[in-house]
Amino acid sequence: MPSITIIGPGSVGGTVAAWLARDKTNTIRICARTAFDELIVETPHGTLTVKPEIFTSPEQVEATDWVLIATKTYDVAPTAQWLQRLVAPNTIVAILQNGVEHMERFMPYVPAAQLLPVVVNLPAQRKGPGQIWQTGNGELTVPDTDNGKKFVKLFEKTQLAARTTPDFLSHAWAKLALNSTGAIPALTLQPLNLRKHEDLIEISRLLIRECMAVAKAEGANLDEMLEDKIINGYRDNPSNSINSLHADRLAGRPMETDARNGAIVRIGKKHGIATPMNQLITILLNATNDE
Ligand SMILES: NC(=O)C1=CN([C@@H]2O[C@H](COP(=O)(O)OP(=O)(O)OC[C@H]3O[C@@H](n4cnc5c(N)ncnc54)[C@H](OP(=O)(O)O)[C@@H]3O)[C@@H](O)[C@H]2O)C=CC1
Ligand SMILES: CC(C)(CO)C(=O)C(=O)O
Repeated sequence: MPSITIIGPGSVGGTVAAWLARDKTNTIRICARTAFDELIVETPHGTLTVKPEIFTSPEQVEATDWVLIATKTYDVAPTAQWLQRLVAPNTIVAILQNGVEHMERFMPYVPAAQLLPVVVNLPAQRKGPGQIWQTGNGELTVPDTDNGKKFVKLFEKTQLAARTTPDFLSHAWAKLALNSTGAIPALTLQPLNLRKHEDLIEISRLLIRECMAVAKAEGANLDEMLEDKIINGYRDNPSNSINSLHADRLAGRPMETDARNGAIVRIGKKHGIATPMNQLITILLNATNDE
């Protein structure tokens, strides 16, 4: 009967919370910035409607078995305020975020042994507080450790595919390579469909190649076909698909530029690898903050 507390009930956090709430042996609590009454998630498997306990202030919460962090990477400091109250010595803190720096982000607040990084492949968009659209099937990948295995077990009764990998590093970098191209729609404000936008293929390829070079220097072992797989995935991208960076820009929120294209540039510099296309994209994304 685990108690599971989700911080950040947005696209990913709300979807995950709604799936986990279907198992009545779970106690689901939500830490939200914006309150709502009911969580309604449209999924490829039907609509989930749940009424979890919702808290809006860290003073209201107490220690829990699991914390699932699903806030944006630029919201680490306010997220950490919840952690002070939620984390006991046995609590496992899973970080459901993009990028490759999950651990670095939260090590100042929680002992590393209690942190579990998660690669999230779960396309979802929020329509309003507590109202979410899971646009495709979801996958959550964690390191093959004791805590990773326990995390997979939490999702046994859901339609989200949770699995462990012996090579989390490579998995996280492969996801970052995909996410590196997500910057293009955030700049053009149009979903990336490479059948329609042939001229963007070369830019997408350069972003991915630079990311793969940095990944290799970090010790990741990526599929040689990854670049083509990502490009082919974008050929028939639906016109209503909005990635989370694009969604942030449309909503006038900050963007995860530093954790995504910015990380490729920063980590590339550490290895003496030039990443001019990711650097250009980072500068352009940062410049949109002046809008
Ligand atoms: N959306 C997607 O398809 C995917 C996203 N990801 C990654 O998952 C992570 C989460 O993204 P996503 O779900 O899209 O983000 P969203 O912006 O949809 O949701 C973030 C949620 O966090 C809440 N929040 C912000 N600050 C706090 C706080 N201090 N306390 C409690 N809640 C807070 C926001 O509240 P408020 O409602 O007030 O804004 C919002 O509900 C990101 O790293 C993203 O890159 C990965 C794969 C797919
Ligand atoms: C790849 C995608 C679009 C969904 O998993 C994503 O990671 C995001 O929206 O940030």
